[in-house]
Amino acid sequence: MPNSMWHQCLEVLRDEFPAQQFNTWLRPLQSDHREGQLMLFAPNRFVMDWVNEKYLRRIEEVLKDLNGGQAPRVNMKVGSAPREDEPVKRSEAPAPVNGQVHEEAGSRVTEEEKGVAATVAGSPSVRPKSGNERRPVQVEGDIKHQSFLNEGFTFETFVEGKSNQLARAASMQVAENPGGAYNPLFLYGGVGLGKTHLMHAIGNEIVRRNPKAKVAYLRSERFVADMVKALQLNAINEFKRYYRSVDALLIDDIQFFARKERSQEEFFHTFNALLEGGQQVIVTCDRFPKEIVDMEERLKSRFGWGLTVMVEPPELETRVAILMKKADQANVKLSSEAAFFIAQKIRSNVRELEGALRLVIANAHFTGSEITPPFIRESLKDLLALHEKQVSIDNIQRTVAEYYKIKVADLLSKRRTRTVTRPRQVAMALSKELTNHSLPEIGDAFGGRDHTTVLHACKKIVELQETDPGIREDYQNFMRLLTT
Ligand SMILES: Nc1ncnc2c1ncn2[C@@H]1O[C@H](COP(=O)(O)OP(=O)(O)OP(=O)(O)O)[C@@H](O)[C@H]1O
Repeated sequence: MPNSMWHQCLEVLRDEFPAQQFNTWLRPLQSDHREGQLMLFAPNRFVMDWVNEKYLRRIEEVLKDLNGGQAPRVNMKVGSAPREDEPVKRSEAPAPVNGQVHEEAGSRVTEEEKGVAATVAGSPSVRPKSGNERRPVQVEGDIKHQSFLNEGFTFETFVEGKSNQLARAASMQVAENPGGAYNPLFLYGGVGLGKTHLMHAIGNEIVRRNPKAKVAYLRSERFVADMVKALQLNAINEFKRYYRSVDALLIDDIQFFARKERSQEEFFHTFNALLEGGQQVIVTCDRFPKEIVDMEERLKSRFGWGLTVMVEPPELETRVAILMKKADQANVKLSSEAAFFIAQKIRSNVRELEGALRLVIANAHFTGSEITPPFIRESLKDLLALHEKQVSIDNIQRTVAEYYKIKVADLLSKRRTRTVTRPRQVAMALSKELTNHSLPEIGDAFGGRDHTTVLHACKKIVELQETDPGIREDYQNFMRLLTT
């Protein structure tokens, strides 16, 4: 049974389980096939036990089907599959321990990294050297001990729903046991869905439990900017020492590391040093690790060593609960009818939902009115008109995914199964027809695809509308849903 059978098995399982479950438990498994036995490697004990308990029977059934009815022997262990085909690279040597200098050959600061250093606002976090004297890196602003953790972002203020249940549970466990089983914790999902909130909640909880804990939170651009400055000022050792001395390192929006080679290199070593030291690493990103473009493979695979959890867009009930909570925090009485009304209108993400509520509350204060659906409609008139008028690629992707009962992430992924490719082509064709975006822009918005793929999709959908009444009906439905 070749290793490719495991990949076929994964394809089958991917269609059977919700994306979040699949990405959390099954996708990180690596396989190795020897002498009629399939060895599955899990990134940690927790994942191994969970898979053993919940999925192993199904895995064996699928493999049996794929293997002509013959049941294979499947074993599991913690670790990663041996890679016979590739010699160990120098850059994959064990990481240095805390504070030690480990310069890597060939890791240059790119022009983009310099650009980030120049544009990240705020106080300089590395002080210049005076004469020959070496100054320590002055950690000011957001990388100072706990300083930039938003105290309002806690577990108490985070509303739990189906869409974020797993992410919240995993975050809570990390907060209770930093550096323990889930290291690193990789939280991913679309914009404004609560990843940063959860990350801060973990940091706040770690500090609440242990006030001496050193927690560093920063957006990835800040890491890049600090590193470039440290390099320019010959203070890279202090930079390394600082980041390797924290109890928990929280890096937000890691996708901004793309194309910043030197930063990736530096982060990779920091990351390894922290994991080895039993210190916690938490990372957020707008997509699944494997789907980050222009990011080193070894870094992406490291991200998968701990626990990878998706935060999904909240469903209606959760949106209502969030609105009620936010209104409560603002000491405003919001009827459930009013909350439902807003939640039905604003579906994009929690940040927009909050913005709409703020607007309604401000208007109510200003006019002394009660918050009723007609009042909300009037207050949000401009916002809703904009929403209705603007057909964005984002909106098309959400509508198409919802219609075909798949995830937006599937549309953006590299999956090629029919259940995903056809909706993806439909969504691409709609994007061409209903927005002003160019083919390359549309390709980009669908997980970095080439413009020829978009062109092919558009042609295919025109063709299918002639020959397939089902597709024709779907397409007409979408046009109605998106434009009226
Ligand atoms: N489940 C939730 N309960 C309460 N508030 C939430 C929830 N989810 C998101 N929010 C709020 O929505 C806003 C946006 O969330 P956040 O900044 O964490 O999003 P994000 O996923 O990190 O987005 P981005 O990728 O743009 O950084 C915040 O004010 C946050 O408090």
